[in-house]
Amino acid sequence: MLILASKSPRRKELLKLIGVDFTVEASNVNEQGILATTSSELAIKLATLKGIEVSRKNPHPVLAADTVVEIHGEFLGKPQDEKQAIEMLKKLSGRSHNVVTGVVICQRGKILDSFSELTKVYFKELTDQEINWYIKTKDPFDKAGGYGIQTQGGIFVEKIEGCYFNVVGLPFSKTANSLRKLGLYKLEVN
Ligand SMILES: Cc1cn([C@H]2C[C@H](O)[C@@H](COP(=O)(O)OP(=O)(O)OP(=O)(O)O)O2)c(=O)[nH]c1=O
Repeated sequence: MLILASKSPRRKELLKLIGVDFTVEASNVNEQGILATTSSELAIKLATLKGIEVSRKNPHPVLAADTVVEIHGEFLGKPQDEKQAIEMLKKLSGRSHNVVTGVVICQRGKILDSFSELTKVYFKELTDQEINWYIKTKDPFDKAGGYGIQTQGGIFVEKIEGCYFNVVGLPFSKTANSLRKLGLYKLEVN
């Protein structure tokens, strides 16, 4: 049985959609202060920290992921407060940015597979009124970059290039392919 090392309700829903049997055991690692030169390296490093921690406590294979937003070389995680959320949304306004999710599948402290996926997201120009409204919805605070494409934040998104599910937290096709390659998922109709 696979373990999903995540507290994200979105990752749980997406893994369910793939049709894999799994249980959830979130990790408690501190994601602050991890250095990396690329968003892919950062996302995979953070996913590895989460996955390895859970896999040391349990013999089953573990899947962990991390999503980062990168705009012109700057990495954005989740905003800690309103001020940070406003700053992030102002940075994203009227420009494109990359959303990168790193995924790691590991077992007993060893990595079985790891990969990342990049989606380019184009934001419309945001007014102060839109930013203030969005902050009041509380939607930004559990999401990298301070917005959710799948919730009210989606009205700021003009277009994307790449996998939609990757922005929500799990690259769908790549994850399913990796799980199949490792023999952790079969194409079955129940
Ligand atoms: C950009 C964007 C991010 N997100 C989410 C995906 C991730 O859940 C979150 C980034 O934080 P993560 O640290 O990747 O994940 P998490 O803290 O939610 O869950 P865990 O570490 O336990 O696995 O931002 C959206 O839901 N929609 C979006 O449009």
